Amino acid sequence: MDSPAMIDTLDDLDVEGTTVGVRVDVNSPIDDDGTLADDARLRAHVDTLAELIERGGRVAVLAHQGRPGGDEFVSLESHADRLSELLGQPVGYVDATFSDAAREAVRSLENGECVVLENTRFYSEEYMEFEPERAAQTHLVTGLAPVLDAYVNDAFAAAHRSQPSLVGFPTVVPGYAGRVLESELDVLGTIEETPEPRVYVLGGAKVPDSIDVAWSILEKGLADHVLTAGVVGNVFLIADGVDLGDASSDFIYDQGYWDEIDRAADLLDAYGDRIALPRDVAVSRDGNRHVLGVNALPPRGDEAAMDIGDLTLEYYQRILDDAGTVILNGPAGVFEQSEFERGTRELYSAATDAPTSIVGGGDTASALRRLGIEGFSHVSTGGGAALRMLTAEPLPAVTVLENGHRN
Ligand SMILES: Nc1ncnc2c1ncn2[C@@H]1O[C@H](COP(=O)(O)OP(=O)(O)OP(=O)(O)O)[C@@H](O)[C@H]1O
Ligand SMILES: O=C(O)[C@H](O)COP(=O)(O)O
Repeated sequence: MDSPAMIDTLDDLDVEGTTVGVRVDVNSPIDDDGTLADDARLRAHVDTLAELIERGGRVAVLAHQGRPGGDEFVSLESHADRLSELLGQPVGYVDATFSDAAREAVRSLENGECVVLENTRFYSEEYMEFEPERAAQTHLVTGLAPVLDAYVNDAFAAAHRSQPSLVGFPTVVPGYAGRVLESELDVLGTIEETPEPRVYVLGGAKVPDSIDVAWSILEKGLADHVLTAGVVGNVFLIADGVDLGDASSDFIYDQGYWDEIDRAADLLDAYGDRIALPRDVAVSRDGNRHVLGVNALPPRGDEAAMDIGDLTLEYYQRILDDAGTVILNGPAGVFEQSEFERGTRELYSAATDAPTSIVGGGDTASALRRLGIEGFSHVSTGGGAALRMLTAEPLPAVTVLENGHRN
């Protein structure tokens, strides 16, 4: 990957009086009432936003929240309220992203003022991936770019997505890295120098991303072991011929991940000796955690595999004990429910003993806080983005900043 030194940063931007579109990643867990459940990702961007405000910028914040159709696909109004508290000054909010109302809200900013625009993914083009030139022609970019003098990307956690708000704006407006992006690139750009053996722990629910990453790190010889957990582990178990029962299978099908089972099977064929699968799983039985070895599966009809069990933890712990570097993304189970937090708690705690331990992800960070786990060498704001970077592959939103805008 090219050196991050090739990217302009806030040090290169003359901020006073400049209208700056700042892309942040505040994609966060959401409560049942549709408001923010955790503000860690907002806190991460406070330095960048405060610096731009203090230096007299006129700041328009761009961000996505959730995925279309998902429970966490909500407005950014409560994010704006929380940002206002974190920044210690009023932060505006407008329920538009590139319309007249949005342009007007941005044009009326005074030096040192900040407004949050609406969830970029409320517009279908933003949930598609494009080449930068094509992304620059989307309604979002052509609508908003005329009122921006500069674009700052601080959204490291979304930098693996080639979506309009990430690659379109810096194609037509001078682009700069914010402080979060800058420091993540500094820390994560050196994966090939970290101590071996390297163990990757792939948990959580974003199965296609995890399988992409697994292919890449196994093919390139970056990973000595890949430990699977969470929904990712469940998909690998099914790919290995284990009958996880209807509830887990239906969940995977409903998420649109059924085809991933074949991809996981191909990976097992090619690199099975380096991929570790759960040896037992926890289900909910009579309201309690109940652990079943894979030989005792399938569970009863409505029981889904919600966590890894003790045999798996012992097995994974042995591998982690010898690791030089551990890289983790995605909880090992549904840690939001107390009976299923154990896998995440124990696996992640064990990883902190490695000489180098790197962890990332939105829900992962919230799990670490909830479970009180500390001691990692680096906690990244990015999950999928950190993993992609740790495959030593370019991130589209970074490449476009390196290439510079069209004159
Ligand atoms: N066995 C399981 N069944 C269902 N959901 C699970 C299971 N294990 C973990 N999860 C869920 O996975 C979700 C988090 O996965 P996700 O891949 O989004 O992690 P993340 O840390 O947010 O990464 P990223 O930042 O890349 O999104 C949690 O909400 C958790 O409940
Ligand atoms: O949480 C993340 O990993 C980023 O915000 C990207 O979200 P996405 O996986 O929905 O694109």
